[in-house]
Amino acid sequence: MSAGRILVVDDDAAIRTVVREALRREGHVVETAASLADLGRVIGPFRPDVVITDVVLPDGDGLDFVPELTRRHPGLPVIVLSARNTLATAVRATERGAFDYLPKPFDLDELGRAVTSALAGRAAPEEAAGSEPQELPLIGRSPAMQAVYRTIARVVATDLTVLILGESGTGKELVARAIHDLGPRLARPFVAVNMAAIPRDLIESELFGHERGAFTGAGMRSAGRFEQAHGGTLFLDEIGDMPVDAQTRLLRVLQEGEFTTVGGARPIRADVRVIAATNKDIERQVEEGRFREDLFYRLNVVPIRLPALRERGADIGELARHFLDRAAADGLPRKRLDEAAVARLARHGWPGNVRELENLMRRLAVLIREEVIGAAAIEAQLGPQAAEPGLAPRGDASGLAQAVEQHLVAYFASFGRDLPPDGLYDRLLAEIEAPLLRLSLAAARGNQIRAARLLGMNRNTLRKKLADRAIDPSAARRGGA
Ligand SMILES: Nc1ncnc2c1ncn2[C@@H]1O[C@H](COP(=O)(O)OP(=O)(O)OP(=O)(O)O)[C@@H](O)[C@H]1O
Repeated sequence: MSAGRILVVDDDAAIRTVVREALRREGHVVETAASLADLGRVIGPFRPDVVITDVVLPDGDGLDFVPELTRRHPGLPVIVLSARNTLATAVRATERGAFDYLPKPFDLDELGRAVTSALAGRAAPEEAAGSEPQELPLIGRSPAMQAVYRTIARVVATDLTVLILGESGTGKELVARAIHDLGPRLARPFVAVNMAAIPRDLIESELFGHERGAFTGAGMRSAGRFEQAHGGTLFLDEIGDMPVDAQTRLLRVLQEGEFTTVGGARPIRADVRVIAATNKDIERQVEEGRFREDLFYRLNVVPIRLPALRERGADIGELARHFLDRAAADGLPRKRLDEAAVARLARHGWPGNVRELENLMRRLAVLIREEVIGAAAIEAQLGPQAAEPGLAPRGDASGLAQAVEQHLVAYFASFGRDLPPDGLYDRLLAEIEAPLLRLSLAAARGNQIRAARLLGMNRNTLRKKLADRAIDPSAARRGGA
C-alpha cells in the first residue's frame, strides 16, 4: 500500500488524535487542522495528497468548502466525515465533488480503505452541478441505511441500472423514487410498474405498448410504460415475477436502447433509466432457471440491498415518530411514544418491515385515547396473540375474524370455569362498534359520506350511531378524537 501525506481537519481534538495515530501506524505522514482557517494556513506548505474533513467546523461548513478546495488544488481527493448521517448529506458530499463520505462514528479500517483508494487515484464520483437536494423521506441513520445512502449518492447522477433487493415493505419503491428525484431526470416522469399485478399475457403490451388492432381487444394504439417514462425513470417492481418471454424482450430493449410496440414495426428509442426491485431470492431464481442469467447481470449493475427492519433496530424510534407525525399531518390525532414503548417496538420481529410499523402507528394514533403511547399499548397490539405471524395479512378480513376469535377465546378463558356475565352479544357489538366507527371516520378523514360507504351503511344510520355513541365526527377531521 502506498503511503501519502494526509491532512485531517476536525475541531474535535480527540478525533484528530485518533485519526492521526491510526493513519501514522499505516505509514502515512499526517498533519492536522482544527478549522477552515487552519486548513488554509497548513495546506500550502504541507501539500497533502488527501484531505479528510469534518462538516461542522467552527468557522464554516467543511462540505461547502470542498468545491473551493478542489478548484484551488485540482485532483485533490477530499474525504468528508459527518455526524449528520442523512441521505441528504451523502448526496451533498457527492455533489460537492467529495471523493468519499464517511458517516460518524466511522470505523478506522473503513477510513483507512477510503484513504488507500483516494491515494490510488481511483476516479472520484461524478460531479453533478445541481441545486440543494431537499431532505428526503428516507428515515434512519443505522449503519445499514448509511451504506444504502452512500450507494444512492453515487448513482443519482448516472444512468446506471440499479437492482433493489429487500423483503416486502423495506422501502424499495421509496429508494427508487429517491434516486429519480435526486438525479437529472427529476423533471421527467417516474413510472412504476408492478410485474406481479399485470396478467401475464398483457405484460408486453403494458411495457412496450401496442398498435391499434394488434390483438383482440386492442382497440386503439396505446403507449406502453417505456414510452410514458421517456426521459425519466422506469421502476420495474417485483421483477422476479416477470414471465420468461417478457424477460427476453426486456433484455433486448436494455441492450439495444430501443423497442417496438406489440404489432408495430418501427423501433422507438428508449431514453429511460431502469430501476428494478424484487423481494424474491433472485440469485436462486437464476440458479433454478426461472430468471434469465443475462438479464440478471444486465439489471444488477448496481445492487442495493435494503435491510429488514429487524436488522436496523436503532432506526425504529425515529421511524415510529416520523409515522406518528405523518398521521397527525393527515388529520389523525397527534400522539407521542414514550421510551418504554420504543423499546417494546424494538423487540418485535417486523415481518412486514417498515410498512407494518407505519400501519401500526396509524392504528395506534386512532385507537389510543391518551396522548402518550406507552409500552402496554404496544404490547396489546404486538403481544403474543396479536404477533402471530400472518394473522391479519393486509386487507384480509378473514385474518381480522381470526384475531377477534383469539381475543374471544382469551376472554372466555379469563372466566375459568365460570361463564361471562349475560348479555354478551349486545355488549360485544357495542364494544366493537365505537372503535369501528371512529376508525372508519378517521380513515375517511372525517367525511361522513365516505365513511358510511366504507362501512356499507346509510349516511343517516351512521349519523344516528355516532350520536348514540357520543362520537364527535368533526374530531376525526381536527385530529382530536
Ligand atoms: N426508510 C424509510 N423511511 C420512511 N419511510 C419508509 C422507509 N422505508 C419504507 N418506508 C415506508 O414504508 C412503506 C413501504 O415502503 P415501500 O412501498 O417502498 O416498500 P417496498 O419494499 O417497495 O415494498 P413491496 O416489496 O411490498 O413493494 C411506504 O409507505 C414507505 O413510505
